[in-house]
Amino acid sequence: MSHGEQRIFVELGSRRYPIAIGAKTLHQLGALLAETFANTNRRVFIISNPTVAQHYLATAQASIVAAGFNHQAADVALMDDGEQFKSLASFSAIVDHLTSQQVSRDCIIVALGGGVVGDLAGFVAATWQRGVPFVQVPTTLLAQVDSSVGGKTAINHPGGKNLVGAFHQPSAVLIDIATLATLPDREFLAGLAEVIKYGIMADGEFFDWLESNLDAILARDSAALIYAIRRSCEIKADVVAADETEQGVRALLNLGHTFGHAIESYTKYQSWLHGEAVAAGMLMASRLAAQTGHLAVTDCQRIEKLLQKSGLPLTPPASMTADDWIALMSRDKKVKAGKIRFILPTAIGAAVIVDDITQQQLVAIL
Ligand SMILES: NC(=O)c1ccc[n+]([C@@H]2O[C@H](COP(=O)([O-])OP(=O)(O)OC[C@H]3O[C@@H](n4cnc5c(N)ncnc54)[C@H](O)[C@@H]3O)[C@@H](O)[C@H]2O)c1
Ligand SMILES: O=C(O)C(=O)C[C@@H](O)[C@H](O)[C@H](O)COP(=O)(O)O
Ligand SMILES: [Zn+2]
Repeated sequence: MSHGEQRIFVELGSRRYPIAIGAKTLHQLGALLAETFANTNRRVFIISNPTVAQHYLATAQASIVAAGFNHQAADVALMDDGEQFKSLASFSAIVDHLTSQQVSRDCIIVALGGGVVGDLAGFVAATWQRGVPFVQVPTTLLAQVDSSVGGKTAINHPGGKNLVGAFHQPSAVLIDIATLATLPDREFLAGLAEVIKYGIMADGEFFDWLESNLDAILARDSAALIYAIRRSCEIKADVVAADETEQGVRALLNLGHTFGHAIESYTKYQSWLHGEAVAAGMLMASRLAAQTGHLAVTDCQRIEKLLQKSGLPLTPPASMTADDWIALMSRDKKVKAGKIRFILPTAIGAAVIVDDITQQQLVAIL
């Protein structure tokens, strides 16, 4: 473990894996791989995108080579940058690359980037030769607090978000908060939305802490960031360990996503960032909860205030009609027996899955 690095674990029995969190930890990537995979005589293949690669690829590669792994310049595939490229076409292009480079089943895939790279690279790892190990090196706040942990991998389909995917856990997650130095503010705020999600759905004290420390977080103070990332990862790790494949409690991590994914699909993944759509979706879910008596109005107001102070967009596209909403939300993966299921907060720090929202109640908040 490097100086100042903190570790938590996702407890999945024999598939237990570490989340290493620190500053300048990217230099330790090779060492973490060596520790994770006993045999360094393996080929390491990196999936990233040009935006991330220009800043961090060389450091990642140098560290992997220094640790003794087999890695050449051609063992890198860069996908196009953007949510619209979390697609079958990008997946196919990367598989073509793996084929042309004759990458065998004993390879290790490294996902270096934000949630888009991580979700797609994870899906490649889940399916390449029926599954190879992979390591997540998340470089956005959103990926560090959420997408790199828990093994949900996916690509989008024009018919809906993350419609094609697999559960495939990483073998390790390496978080380097120094990579956030180059992250644009808008992307940073999108990640903050998922941090706030954990406070609302699971930990009222963490929500209090976020209210009190919002300025430090927005100033990207290292200590505040490390704490926010660590607490987010702890909450997610606990939920994933309890319900890896979302048979029950894991659905609570979807707070704000029923509405949020509808916004993303409606806008064709082009104008709203995932975290922004989740922020607007969390406010809608909170209002629905308050209106249906699940949540105190004062708690709903606190949620709205924190989201607003963070500077996240909270008003969905005005052109979305109730029919648009219902059609898009009907494709949500939480739908059961034809019923849309919503995650509603019941207090600051608790949430439930609800499947008896009436059309009238829904239309009232849409
Ligand atoms: N698997 C999961 O559990 C899970 C959880 C949450 C979100 N997601 C998915 O994650 C995706 C969103 O991820 P995201 O918010 O990280 O978006 P992203 O991956 O598109 O990254 C945002 C932007 O930041 C750039 N970038 C990344 N790291 C950078 C850095 N250090 N410096 C400068 N630029 C950098 C990227 O190139 C991109 O332009 C969505 O597809 C969402 O569905 C998945
Ligand atoms: O890990 C989970 O479980 C989540 O729901 C985390 C979400 O933040 C994430 O956006 C996830 O990809 C959504 O999954 P989906 O099953 O609704 O597509
Ligand atoms: Zn999300």
